Amino acid sequence: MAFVLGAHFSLMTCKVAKNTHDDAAYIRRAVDLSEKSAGFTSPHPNFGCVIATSTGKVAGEGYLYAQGTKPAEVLAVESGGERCRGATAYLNLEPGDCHGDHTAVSALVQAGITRAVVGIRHPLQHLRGKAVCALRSQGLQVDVLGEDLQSKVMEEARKSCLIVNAPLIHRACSRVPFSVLKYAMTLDGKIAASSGHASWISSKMSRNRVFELRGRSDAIIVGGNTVRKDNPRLTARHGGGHMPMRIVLSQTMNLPEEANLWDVSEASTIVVTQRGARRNFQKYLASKGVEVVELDILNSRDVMEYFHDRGYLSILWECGGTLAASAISSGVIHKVFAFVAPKIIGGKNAPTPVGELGMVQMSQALDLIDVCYEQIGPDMLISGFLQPVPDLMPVIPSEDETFAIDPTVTPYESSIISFYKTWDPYGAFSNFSPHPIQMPDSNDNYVTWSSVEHYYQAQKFAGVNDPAAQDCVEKIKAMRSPEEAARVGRSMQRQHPDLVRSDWESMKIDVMYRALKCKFSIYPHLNSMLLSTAGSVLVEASPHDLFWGGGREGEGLNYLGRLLIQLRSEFLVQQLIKVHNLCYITLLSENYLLLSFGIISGAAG
Ligand SMILES: NC(=O)C1=CN([C@@H]2O[C@H](COP(=O)(O)OP(=O)(O)OC[C@H]3O[C@@H](n4cnc5c(N)ncnc54)[C@H](OP(=O)(O)O)[C@@H]3O)[C@@H](O)[C@H]2O)C=CC1
Ligand SMILES: Nc1c(N[C@@H]2O[C@H](COP(=O)(O)O)[C@@H](O)[C@H]2O)[nH]c(=O)[nH]c1=O
Repeated sequence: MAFVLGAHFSLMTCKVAKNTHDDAAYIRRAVDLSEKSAGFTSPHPNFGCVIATSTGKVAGEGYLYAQGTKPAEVLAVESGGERCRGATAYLNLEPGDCHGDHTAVSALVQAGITRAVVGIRHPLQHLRGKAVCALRSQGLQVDVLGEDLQSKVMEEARKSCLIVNAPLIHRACSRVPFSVLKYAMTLDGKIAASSGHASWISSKMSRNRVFELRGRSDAIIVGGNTVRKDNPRLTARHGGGHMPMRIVLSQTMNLPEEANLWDVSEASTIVVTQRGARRNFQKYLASKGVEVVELDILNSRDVMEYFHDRGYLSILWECGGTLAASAISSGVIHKVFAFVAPKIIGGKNAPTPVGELGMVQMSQALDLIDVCYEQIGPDMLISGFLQPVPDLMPVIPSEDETFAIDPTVTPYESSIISFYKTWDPYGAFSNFSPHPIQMPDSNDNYVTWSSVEHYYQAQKFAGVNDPAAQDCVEKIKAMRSPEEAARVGRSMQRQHPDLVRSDWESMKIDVMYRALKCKFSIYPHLNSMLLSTAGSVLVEASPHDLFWGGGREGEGLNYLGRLLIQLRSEFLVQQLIKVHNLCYITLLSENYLLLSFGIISGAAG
């Protein structure tokens, strides 16, 4: 008997140990998958999903390609089909809910998944714990790494989940984008010769890697002096795909009249400066299509908070040592990429990667964490974190926990509801949300568009009697994500204004209205979500789109928010007709609110 028990025990131990390794391996596979769109699309939460059968075979997998495309979990169950029944789903990140109806959770449940292993809980407060809870309530066994599964190997797998979504986690915890400082230096620690000449220190192979890093970033930042000395382009020459914003920080605005960065045909540029600096030069830049932003005082933290509010997740700093020192001192740099070239340039006054930090003892030096060394051609790339990726477990309470801590907080307490990125609360109101719509074409045949954004962008060129305009429509329609549809639509409009329909300016509000009406009519849960906001003003919190968005300080026209409010009123009237006693009061208060904000009279018709 003792022998039998012993055998049973050792078998069990083996099984647990094997599963632990499998679980960790599949989570790592989900992590690798989740990164696959890096460089093609703008940074977004990285989701990967791997479905494995009980015999350890991969049944299906998927990853989120871009904001507003099919969730990783949906793609994985689609590819797995019947093999998903009784299988385990491995998710590097707890699912979000850009659809507003728990699409990812439903997909896993309907596919017959019986167990889910989750790398980390979602870092954003309004999503944290929601999907884990929903899956458990549907009877799935859900194991969260670090909570339900604890071992060294699990800890390593969990760490890879934290790292792959470091930008999102930093954004959630510190309300600044994830910032990487990158520089190329000689073996004697110089980033330029004493003359300021710096092209090139690192090899072509290293510089190609930089293009890739740029493609994974929302924006590249340099200081005014780098513009004056290098006249950089700061583009991601990686063969198409996402092009980051170029940002110049300049206190003096003492910038050249001619510079590569003022050519905005390939990529956009923002110059951030101090209030009042060289206003005439600001106007000059604006006339070239460069956006100028004035802040009260130009310090790195304020700049990062500003770009956080613009929805940025990830920023690459390619500045010189003066600005780098200021950014490190402000605590906004999270990671460093140093390309070290086997060259010596010398020069007592040649610039170095990081200027004055005020440290006097070597014991004060900042130690990098999780350092990696990689040889790239003749150069060495040394990378590491200056600040660890915050461990979410004790830091961010879930939405429910917040209410428990502070019962006065409710999601509906404010009379203004803002929305912008699809992963934020009310993200399903965004035109980038993953909701296909059906709209009639010129022959009244219904055509499916992947998102409101696809439809809106394509309508700029619809009905124009030129095959090139028709090509634009088809190209936009075929785009894989709303972001790419917007990118193509905007660049075509900029480059070929002759292909844009002549009545576009007067028709665009109507086009948007019809698209939104379709979206909020055909998805009942979106309709309910919209109606649930009755009494609140809806604002698209886009700080730079001053027509559709509300602007940073409320200076935008907020036409997207207005149209949604208008639609909400129309839906409420329809409801009123059905059950008029119930809704009469709601409608009255709604109209009172709209009137008091001047929205009824100002709304587009
Ligand atoms: N090898 C490499 O990887 C790189 C090398 N370089 C080299 O470095 C040299 C330039 O270095 P450096 O002058 O340090 O670089 P930067 O121009 O990148 O940074 C300094 C400038 O940033 C602006 N700035 C805005 N806000 C601040 C702030 N809060 N604190 C400090 N500066 C701020 C100022 O512009 P303003 O004066 O307009 O107000 C300031 O002159 C050049 O020779 C260039 O070739 C540069 C980048 C990378
Ligand atoms: N000199 C140097 C770098 N310098 C950085 O690259 C910028 C120029 O970019 P671009 O004009 O787009 O090619 C320059 O202003 C500075 O920020 N980078 C590197 O990887 N290696 C190098 O040796």
